[in-house]
Amino acid sequence: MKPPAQSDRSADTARFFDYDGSMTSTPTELIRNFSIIAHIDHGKSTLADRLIQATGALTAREMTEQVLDNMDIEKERGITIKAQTVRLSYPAKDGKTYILNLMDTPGHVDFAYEVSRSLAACEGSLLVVDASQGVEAQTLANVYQAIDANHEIVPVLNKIDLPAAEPDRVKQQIEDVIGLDASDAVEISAKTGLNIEAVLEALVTRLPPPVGDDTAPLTALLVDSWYDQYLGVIILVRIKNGRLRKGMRIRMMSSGAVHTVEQVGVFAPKLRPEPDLGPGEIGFITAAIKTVADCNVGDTITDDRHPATEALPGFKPSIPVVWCGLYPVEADDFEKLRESLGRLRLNDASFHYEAETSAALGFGFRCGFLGLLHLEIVQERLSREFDLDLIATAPSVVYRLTKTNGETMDLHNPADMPDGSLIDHIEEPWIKATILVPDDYLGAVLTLCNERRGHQVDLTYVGNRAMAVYRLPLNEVVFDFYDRLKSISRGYASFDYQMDNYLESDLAKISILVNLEPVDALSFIAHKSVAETRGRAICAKLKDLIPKQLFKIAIQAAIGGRVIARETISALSKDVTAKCYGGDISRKRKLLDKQKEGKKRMRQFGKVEIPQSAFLAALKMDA
Ligand SMILES: Nc1nc2c(ncn2[C@@H]2O[C@H](COP(=O)(O)OP(=O)(O)OP(=O)(O)O)[C@@H](O)[C@H]2O)c(=O)[nH]1
Repeated sequence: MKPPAQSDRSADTARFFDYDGSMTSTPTELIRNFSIIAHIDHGKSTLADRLIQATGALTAREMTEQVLDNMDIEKERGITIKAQTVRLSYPAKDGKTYILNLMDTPGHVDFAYEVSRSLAACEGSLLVVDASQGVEAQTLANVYQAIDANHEIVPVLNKIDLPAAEPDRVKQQIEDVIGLDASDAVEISAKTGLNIEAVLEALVTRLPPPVGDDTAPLTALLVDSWYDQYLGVIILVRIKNGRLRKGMRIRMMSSGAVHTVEQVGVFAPKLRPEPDLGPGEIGFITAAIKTVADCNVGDTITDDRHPATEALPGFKPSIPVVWCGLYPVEADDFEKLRESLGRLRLNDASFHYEAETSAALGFGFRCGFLGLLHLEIVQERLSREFDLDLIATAPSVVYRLTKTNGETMDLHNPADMPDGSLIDHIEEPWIKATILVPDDYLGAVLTLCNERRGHQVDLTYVGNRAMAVYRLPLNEVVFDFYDRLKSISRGYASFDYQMDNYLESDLAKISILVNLEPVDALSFIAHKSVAETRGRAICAKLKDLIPKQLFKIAIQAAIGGRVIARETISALSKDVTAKCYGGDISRKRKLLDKQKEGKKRMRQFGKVEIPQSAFLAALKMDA
């Protein structure tokens, strides 16, 4: 049967016929869009795998563990970074077959932004809580986001196979702390597959279907976009009203850019082409889009010929809170780095970058991140996926500076700090942190918060766990706070934060001088009360990391002209092959090759070479 021409398609036929006349779309009553939200490690990805398996979207052979965590780094670190989506088909007990669109979300505090985007594309959430752990800081943070997004929430207690599981206690906790009715929470083991069917039934019976008007002009939310090496830019969309078809001319409402849709499809979980997507559906399109600027996450896509008058609400822009410089080890790699950052940004809308130059490191980029884990992940992706050797400068939060002439500036880079005589005052960003911790470790946690200049706002109890709310300077948190918290609580403390406000503070820029030359990339800003300790710590670290040379090297930390810490690396005459007297030429060559390899990762400062590890060490300072 020939498809009806576009103009004589009534609303009803449009819904059920494709270009080749076959039935395509699902009525909205048979669609359920949901996210899985949870604290890190409570089992979201494992549950997603089970749902995929139970609905037969992948055969047992195709099923690799944690299908949705498809980046290598995600698999290795066992965490979810990018929100992923997958369409499942489920024949329910009521005899109807439902389309379930699952959006997996990351749980780490740095990736809250991805969570909010996934939530905006769905009507409901599965709230996964580990029945042996109970409610944690990100359980709360995520569930509040879901409530804000007007989601229907189905509590799921996971890991009930564990002997330590206490489903009744955790149900009570969900009711007491979150105020959510947990009486019919689904008790499951994502690991063994126990009760997965009950989760699928709960999705169908307890979540509302999407609402949308098939006859209205197209409005589709641009949820995410990324670059695929074969298909180019792929856009993830959620259709609100109207229909998105192959061959259609679409317009991005914020930029006005117009493109022709080349492919339409869904993730099942592999890419599967579809002729169109209707109201309530989640899928992807490609449209030969080359420029990153055309794909603003949160934008509304409409039909160029019959455009909608009003855009969808969109998302709050993400604000990077930590900045650092990224420089290529080989200056020739600058263009490659620029291109790679462009592609990465397309994959990760919360990542920001702009070109900058450093006296020490040459041409590079100032990059903004949502947190330190985000920074580490981006760095790792750049070196793995794009094969780039990079030097990262010490991370810095954004300070607000008021000069004596009344001008204000946002300071992203300590190297740009004006001379002290020109500064009237500096403000630093503060956060409000929520920490949940078993009583036994509370003392250590409070000490850590106090050491980091924290002010206690609240201290209450959630069952046998303390919930401490602190205001802390972000500067004290971005470096190693999370790692320290985990180690002093043996991994039991959980942590979440929101940005709070800016407050004036007694801060100083600490410059690091190697062989009397300032290395701008190592300079950092710290509160005056800790400046000396940190200066000393970094000098000591550099002493271990910078290889000895034929002359003595002084390493100094200074505030203005005043040296606050100093270390000296003694001189050494070293021929790496000296030990190999005798004729073993292959061994000598190996040593020389090894030395050459090491040199590639060094930067020359005056007469001194500083290894990349020294710059990275600045990230990990605990003082
Ligand atoms: N015993 C038991 N272990 C489980 C169960 N579900 C998940 N796990 C384990 O818990 C760990 C964390 O599971 P994930 O699915 O990666 O957790 P996640 O919430 O997706 O974590 P992120 O992706 O990092 O946010 C893994 O080691 C799983 O094997 C369960 O039902 N029982």
